[in-house]
Amino acid sequence: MHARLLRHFFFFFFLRQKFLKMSQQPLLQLLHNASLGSLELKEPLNFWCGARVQARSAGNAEPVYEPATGRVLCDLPPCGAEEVDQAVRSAHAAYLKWSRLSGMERGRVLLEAARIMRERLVDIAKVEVVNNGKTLTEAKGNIHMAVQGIEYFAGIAPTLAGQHIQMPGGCFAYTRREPLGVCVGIGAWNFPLVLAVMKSAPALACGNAMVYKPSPMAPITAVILAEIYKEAGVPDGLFNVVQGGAETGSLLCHHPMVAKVSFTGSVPTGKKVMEMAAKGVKQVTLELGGKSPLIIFKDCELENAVKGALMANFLTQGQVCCNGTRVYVQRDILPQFLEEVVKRTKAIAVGDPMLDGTRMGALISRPQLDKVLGFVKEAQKQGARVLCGGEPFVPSDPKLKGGYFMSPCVLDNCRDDMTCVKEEIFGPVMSVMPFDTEEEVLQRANNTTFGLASGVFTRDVARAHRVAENLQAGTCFINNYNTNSVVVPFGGYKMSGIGKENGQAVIEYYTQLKTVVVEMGDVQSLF
Ligand SMILES: NC(=O)c1ccc[n+]([C@@H]2O[C@H](COP(=O)([O-])OP(=O)(O)OC[C@H]3O[C@@H](n4cnc5c(N)ncnc54)[C@H](O)[C@@H]3O)[C@@H](O)[C@H]2O)c1
Repeated sequence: MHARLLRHFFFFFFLRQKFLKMSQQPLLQLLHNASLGSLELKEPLNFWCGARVQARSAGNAEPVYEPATGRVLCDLPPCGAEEVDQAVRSAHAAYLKWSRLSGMERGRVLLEAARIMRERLVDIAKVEVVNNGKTLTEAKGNIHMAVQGIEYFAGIAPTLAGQHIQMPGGCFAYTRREPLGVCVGIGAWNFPLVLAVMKSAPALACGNAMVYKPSPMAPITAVILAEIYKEAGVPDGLFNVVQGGAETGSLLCHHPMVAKVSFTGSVPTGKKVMEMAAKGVKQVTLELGGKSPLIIFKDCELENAVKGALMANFLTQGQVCCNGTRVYVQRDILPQFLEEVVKRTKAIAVGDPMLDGTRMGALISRPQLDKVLGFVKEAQKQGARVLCGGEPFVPSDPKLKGGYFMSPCVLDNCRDDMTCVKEEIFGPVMSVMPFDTEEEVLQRANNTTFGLASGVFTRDVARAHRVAENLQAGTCFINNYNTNSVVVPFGGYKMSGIGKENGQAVIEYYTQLKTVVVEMGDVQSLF
């Protein structure tokens, strides 16, 4: 009897251990070799206190789609007040430990996270393709950028320092660059992992903790990032992921233990986030939408300008915030420009995003596809001419028949007052307009409430810098477009946002300066 009980005990002990191992297995291993049409997501996508956590209520779960097939990947229940509170408290507890480490120690852990991510780059990229619909070629580039981002901020961490300031009478002051505490990151769906990294890596490097809410449309890779940070050695709770939409986001913005909100998304949501943060006098960074101008002068190197216009419009199916979607071409070269741009746009291989040769995958969702096609129809009604594309696209592979594909579109005959020129389309639609003079085009380019990015193609060096100076936008690309990098600051002017991400500038947005004033003599009191 005794021996049998013992055998049972060992059997159940063995099963339990096996189960524990399975549930601690990184999500990425379960997703290994993710491919279209087969990925099943059973693991919870929330992460706090150093572990994945199932949301309490599955009642109001929303489906998450695979854009290239239209298949449901999983149903995602949103986190409620109690769960948000747990995640924020877990972040706060970790912050108390992490903020005491030196920059060198924090940097070492982040470097390890970058190493792990680099090792799994292709697997993570495949998951991004499944969840976002962008091509594997682009996704690999995105994950590479994320790795670089972590490495860059790992390097910045040990350099954080205050200042020594001499004062009269031998007195002096010094400043300490201190973390803010628990920061919230809220992201959009177009660059799911990159956005999570561009918020969390500088936040963590500066000694903060973060609770991150990805877009409910692309929720998977943020939790992979959480597991990588944990594996690299960050304290449990330092980086947390809560899933959900507007309601979960608003709970985060209102939480009294949150010191800062860094938001990436549309202008209307950004305004709401700013309002909510204002109630708690919390700092905000807002990375919002755009309708950026790309100005092509007749003295440009035309082939580069054409390539630049394509890069400015068609990456990630045109769903890029800083895209140069208002393309102003000097009248003399308009015919040649259009001929070349249309030829190359027609040659873009649309279809299976996992294939090496594909250059355009699927849009994020059915409503987004319908919205973009609607913009093309509206443009035609208002007098624009479709030179190519702008139609739904059905790939020949039966697996992809339910995917959200469209052919990339070039619109001619556009005017500044058309909807397609004024509003952010967020799809593969380029609007082309002629101009005559530098003065005129600058006035037209700046006549918008957005101010995220801009671009200019010219061989005239003085003109290039003059135009860059006069464009009201946070970034100006000269003789190229969308050449963003983790080492240069990025952020919008006007309604495109507040604050900067990337580059050294971001340190200002994840730290606060404390001044310490030191008396070396006696107190001279007036009383
Ligand atoms: N400037 C940048 O760096 C940048 C980068 C990527 C995308 N974008 C912009 O993002 C937009 C597309 O993304 P989207 O459709 O996900 O934007 P969105 O504004 O609809 O949503 C962004 C995020 O905010 C959350 N959210 C929605 N309502 C909220 C609320 N009331 N309170 C708190 N959070 C809330 C969403 O769940 C999502 O996580 C475009 O306008 C694009 O230009 C900007």
